[in-house]
Formats: sequence, structure tokens, C-alpha cells
Amino acid sequence: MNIIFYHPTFDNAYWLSHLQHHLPEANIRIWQPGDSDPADYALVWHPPVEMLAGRESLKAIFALGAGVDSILSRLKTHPDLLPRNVPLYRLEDTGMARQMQEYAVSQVLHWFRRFDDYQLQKQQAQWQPLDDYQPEQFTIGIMGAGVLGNNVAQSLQAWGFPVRCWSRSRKSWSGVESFAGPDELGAFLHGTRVLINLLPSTPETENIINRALLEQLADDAYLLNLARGVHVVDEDLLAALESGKLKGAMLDVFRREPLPPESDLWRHPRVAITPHIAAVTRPLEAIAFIAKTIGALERGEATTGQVDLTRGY
Ligand SMILES: NC(=O)C1=CN([C@@H]2O[C@H](COP(=O)(O)OP(=O)(O)OC[C@H]3O[C@@H](n4cnc5c(N)ncnc54)[C@H](OP(=O)(O)O)[C@@H]3O)[C@@H](O)[C@H]2O)C=CC1
Ligand SMILES: O=CC(=O)O
Repeated sequence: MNIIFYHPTFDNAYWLSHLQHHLPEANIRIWQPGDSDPADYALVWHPPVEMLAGRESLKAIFALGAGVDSILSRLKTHPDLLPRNVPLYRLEDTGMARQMQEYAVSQVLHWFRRFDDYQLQKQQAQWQPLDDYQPEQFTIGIMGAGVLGNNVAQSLQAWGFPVRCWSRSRKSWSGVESFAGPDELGAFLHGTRVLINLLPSTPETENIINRALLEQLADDAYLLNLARGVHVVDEDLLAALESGKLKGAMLDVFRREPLPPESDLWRHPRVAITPHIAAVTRPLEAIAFIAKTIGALERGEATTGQVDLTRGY
């Protein structure tokens, strides 16, 4: 079995040695420009067009992340980026769910315990206990009820917050109110105090967090964007912060990354920023998932994590 590997920033030697450990029978090589030798599987992130074009005999391609938007969006300009009829897989969880839980729980508790307000008071040397918020005032609405949304919902439920989710198909998760499809988006937003975005980036979800959506949230709402920058219309977010509709936002992802120094988001006092680190690919968990999936494919067994190219996630 031949496997080709390409990632622009990962430690290739580290990945190769651990892949080899999990797949001892495989010939694994780092793909280099000009390499058109046979391959059964390709493991990629931001692959050059030349790497995969024409490789119709691949058995599968693995994206080395959870979101596949960076690959699928390039298909418009480079239709031969992905060979036809070759299944594309993505990483499912592989340690990212735990990271998303840590991020979401810590930030929701930060807002719930009013640490943002106390930080502002501190800047004015103001010693002033504030009224507590009650969990009932802190309904959490999670957009995107997939692998990561499900785990984040469970971790926030454990803290006693009312949790609801919104997805294309209805979920029946114990204690979580489920809303499905565009017709139920308004009901999902009504009363949501903390909006957590964990949607994939697709043509349907681009710019979804806009003025009309933000206006439907509860007053003094908060936004936590953990998914993709293209989901949010930045001007509308800044306007909602200025109008007081939104009390704060924490953003991990941006339309342009790195976020340009001239962006007003950097300077807004009620916007917190992290550099797309909410959940990073953990090599050992990712390699275990890929090796398990290759094993299942070789044996003709069922797999999970295949991307539906028509849905775009
Ligand atoms: N910031 C970071 O560090 C990271 C960000 N991410 C982002 O998180 C995203 C989510 O990951 P993951 O949970 O694994 O993805 P999944 O594919 O498991 O879940 C996607 C969810 O979004 C829902 N959805 C998709 N399209 C729509 C739509 N048009 N309307 C309503 N709901 C929709 C799906 O609905 P249904 O269940 O009905 O199919 C599903 O519940 C990734 O795509 C990636 O962009 C991921 C990892 C790290
Ligand atoms: O944003 C990261 C990913 O894995 O998707």
C-alpha cells in the first residue's frame, strides 16, 4: 500500500514515523512536486493541485483537519483538485472535541461570572460587587450540532445552563432543545443569550451571522465564533456591539487569517481574539483515526468521517 502525505506546516518526519508505526505494511512518502508515482491513499492539507489531479485510482483522501472548506472552495477554480469518485474523509473529533469543550466552557463561565465587567471596573480602580447572573438567564444556543457541537452541548449542560442547538436535521439529545432548518432558526435565536458557532463553512452558512440574525438574540447577548470567519459579517458584529445588543464576542476564526493589523476587531474593548487555536489537529489521535479508517476500507468495513461533497461537509 502506498501513501502520500502533504502538509505545508506540520513536522513531516514526526508524522511519517508515527504513521509508519500504525501502518507498518505501508510505503509512506512525503509528496514532492513532480511525484506522480502510484498511491492508494493521500493525506493532505492545502494540497497543491498537481498533487491529486488525475489520481482516480486513489482509494481515499484524508483531510488533516475537521473542516474541508479550504479544499472544497478551491474546486470552483480548480475542478481537478480532487479526482472524481475518490472519497474524501475528514478528522472526526480526534481530540478536537475536548479542546472545544475547554474553550467554550471557560469563555461562557467568564461571561457568566461577569469577569468582563470586573475587568472594566478594575481599569477604573472600582471596587463594586455586581448582581449575579442566574443560569436560567444564560441560554446557550449552539449553531451546528455535529461532532463538536454535541460535545460542547454536553459540557455546558453539565454546568446547569439551558442548552439548545440548531442543525439541518433534528437531534434527540437528552435535555437539549433541538431546532432544525431555516424555518426554526428564528425560534432558536429567540431567547439565546450565548450564541456558539460550530457550523461548517458552506455556501448556505456563509455570512449567516449578520445583522438580521444578531437582532433576534436576547439582549446583552454574547457571540463565540469557533468555526469559520466567513460565517460572520464583521461590520454587523461591530454594529451590534456598538448598539449594545451584543455585550461581548470571542472570536477564534476570521475572514482573513492572520487577522490584518488594521482590523477594528483588534481594538474593540469587548472583543476577545485567539489565533485559530480553538481545536488543533492532535497528530497521535489523528493518525490513529486515519489508520483505523484505512484498515476498515481495506477490509471493506463501514467507516465514519466521509464528507458528503454535495452537502459540502
Ligand atoms: N476553530 C477551530 O480551531 C476549529 C474549527 N472547526 C470548525 O468546526 C466545524 C464543525 O465541525 P464538526 O462538528 O466536526 O462538523 P460536523 O460536520 O460534525 O457538524 C456540522 C453541523 O452543522 C450542521 N449544519 C451544516 N449545514 C447547516 C445548515 N445549512 N443549516 C443548519 N445546520 C447546518 C450539521 O447539521 P446535520 O447534523 O443536520 O447534518 C451538523 O450538525 C468544522 O466544519 C470547522 O469549520 C473545526 C475544528 C477546529
Ligand atoms: O480549523 C481547523 C479544522 O480542523 O477544521
